[in-house]
Amino acid sequence: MIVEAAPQTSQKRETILSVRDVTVGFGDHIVLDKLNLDIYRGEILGFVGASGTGKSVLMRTVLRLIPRRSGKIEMLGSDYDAIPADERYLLDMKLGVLFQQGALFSALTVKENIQFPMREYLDLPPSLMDELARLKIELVGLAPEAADKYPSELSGGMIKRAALARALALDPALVFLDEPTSGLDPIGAAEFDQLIAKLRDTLGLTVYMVTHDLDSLFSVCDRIAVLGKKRVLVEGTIKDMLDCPDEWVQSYFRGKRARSIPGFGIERNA
Ligand SMILES: Nc1ncnc2c1ncn2[C@@H]1O[C@H](COP(=O)(O)OP(=O)(O)OP(=O)(O)O)[C@@H](O)[C@H]1O
Repeated sequence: MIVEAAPQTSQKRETILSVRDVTVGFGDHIVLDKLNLDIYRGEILGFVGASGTGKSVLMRTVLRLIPRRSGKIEMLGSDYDAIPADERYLLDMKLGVLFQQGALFSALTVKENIQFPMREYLDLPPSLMDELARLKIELVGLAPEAADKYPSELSGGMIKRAALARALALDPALVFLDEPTSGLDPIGAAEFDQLIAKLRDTLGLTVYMVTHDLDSLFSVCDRIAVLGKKRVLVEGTIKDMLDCPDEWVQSYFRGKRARSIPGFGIERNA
């Protein structure tokens, strides 16, 4: 199913994440070399690239889990390295992350998982935290009974939704999703995509999504960035991808798998 992308006009776009000339490496191995990237408020940016090109490294660098060698990263208008600790704390609260496999705490229930960031960042009475967890569970389309279940009692799709609820616990402005539909069957994946699109449309959420899922790229991403040769090779709409002469981009977006997707070739956001 094609979910309509949010309208984007160049005049209105507010940059929410700006990556400038960022270089990251491990020993002699330079993974990202002077990479540039922008994400605009209210969009879903799909991030793709061949295996090992550095998609996870970039996401982790932006989240400051990996140090960069050089370059500048601004999030929500602030350079993290240039602001005082209390402002960093506030900035961290505006980011949500869903790592691959969900990464829920196995010893905690869904409700406790969702409340984990609330306990870390907020000082709220238990009754209010319960109400907030209930709302997040509803928001991601889980049944209320899921609140008291442990991750081991959930299906793969439920784990993704619970992890998304935890990522949304503090009402972030920007969420990072690392291959959110991997491991889901096509129907579960399509439902998850629709949920992400709904959150963009209703909450104005900005989404940075690393994905190998062509369905997600075609159906919900407003823009796509392709990583290769240690940089962003091309960024833009599906039409831009189809028009890009790069060999990998051509084989990925015009290959057999892409052609089997309903709506393939529709010039969206052109
Ligand atoms: N902690 C690390 N130490 C050394 N090298 C690393 C480290 N993390 C990643 N790399 C290397 O960085 C490169 C990019 O890895 P990364 O996991 O970002 O690729 P990817 O594009 O996300 O791949 P995939 O699509 O397969 O998940 C790889 O060569 C990887 O071996």
